[in-house]
Amino acid sequence: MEVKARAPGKIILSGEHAVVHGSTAVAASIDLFTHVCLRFPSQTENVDALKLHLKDVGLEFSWSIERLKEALSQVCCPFSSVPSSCTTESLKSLSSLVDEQSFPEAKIGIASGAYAFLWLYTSILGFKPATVVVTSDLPLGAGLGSSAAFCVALSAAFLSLSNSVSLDVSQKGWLTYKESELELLNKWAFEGEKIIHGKPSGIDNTVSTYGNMIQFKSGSLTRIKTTMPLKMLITNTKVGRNTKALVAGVSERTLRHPDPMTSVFNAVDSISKELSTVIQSPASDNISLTEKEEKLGELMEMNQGLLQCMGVSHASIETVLRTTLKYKLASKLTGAGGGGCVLTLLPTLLSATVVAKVVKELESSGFQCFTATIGGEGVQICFDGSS
Ligand SMILES: Nc1ncnc2c1ncn2[C@@H]1O[C@H](COP(=O)(O)OP(=O)(O)OP(=O)(O)O)[C@@H](O)[C@H]1O
Ligand SMILES: C[C@@](O)(CCO)CC(=O)[O-]
Ligand SMILES: [Mg+2]
Repeated sequence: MEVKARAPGKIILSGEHAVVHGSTAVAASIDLFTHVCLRFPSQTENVDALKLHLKDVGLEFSWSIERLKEALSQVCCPFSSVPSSCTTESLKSLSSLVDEQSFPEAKIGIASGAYAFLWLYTSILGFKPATVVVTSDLPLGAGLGSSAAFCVALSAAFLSLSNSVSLDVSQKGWLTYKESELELLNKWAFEGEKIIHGKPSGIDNTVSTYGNMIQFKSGSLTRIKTTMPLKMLITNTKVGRNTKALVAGVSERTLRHPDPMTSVFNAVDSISKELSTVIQSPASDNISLTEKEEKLGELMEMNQGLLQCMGVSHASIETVLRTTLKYKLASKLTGAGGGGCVLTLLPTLLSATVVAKVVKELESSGFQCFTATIGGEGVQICFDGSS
């Protein structure tokens, strides 16, 4: 039995970090996916292990079912129909399982992904032998929601072969889950994100689950639809960083300066709400598309200024901002910052020559530029092996 799942990455148009502290944020899925292939061995194969192959980072793990039961029977609740949180005690058991697999020092950041995998797998499917292969179109740890896409795609694959959802496995092509099942899937993915991020807001797993564009505040989503074409240049500074550490850094700054940080978060809330209104309002005689794009660009710049206040910008991000500003283009970091990716709004009337010049200049600084389609499908699964 084999199933494939895919879940998209995301961009945050406004509100990262502040959303962890209760502000509104606006995010959209992009057409770059994390793919998971889950296969149960046939009885004749006589396999008694759970194998994980993380192709993007060149890591392979194999745990005997006996060892998994020994380490996790006391701390995890197999076939749990309600998403369960990984406790500190469970995390210790997960880390001993990963550590004993001779994990290379240079790839230590990936360990939390392996913990999330083990937690989701054993909680949803118990101690069943299987092989799971993960690949991604997304750069890892660059602000495009690779951790959430990973958790959403894993949850989708595991749930599809569990008793918690009912799916017609004879259907062909990419399938979507029912609304109630998406809610369950999103909750499981959030438990995985908690293992990787520490204190996620839930926006990344939610937009990866549902796709399209969402406004998100205090754990609840509102689906929104843009009336304007949104074209963003995505620049990967290639400076590695870790979302968990950046989120913790903002929380520490908030403890040191509660009043000013509360004002910063309130300002971000207003920016996100206004941005959401601008992108949803129809262009009319009174307000042209160009004016809407100018407003959007200005709101992105204002949000970037506040992200600097939170301490999550980086010299590489500032270089991208300075470069794009020379061409009068508005930019902001996206995701957790500290390096990673920067968004630049490409107005509809901007000529291809100017775009090529900006890209050339950014790439000459060692950055990588690309565009992605904004606001497509959320998570999907496929049983027929043809996709
Ligand atoms: N394809 C993958 N293979 C293995 N591990 C992955 C994969 N995708 C994500 N991960 C896990 O997620 C971690 C990166 O998550 P992190 O939250 O730091 O960055 P991000 O999700 O890409 O950016 P952001 O959270 O800012 O959107 C990796 O270190 C790894 O543990
Ligand atoms: C930095 C952050 O706001 C977004 C990361 O993509 C963290 C979160 O919301 O979980
Ligand atoms: Mg992440």
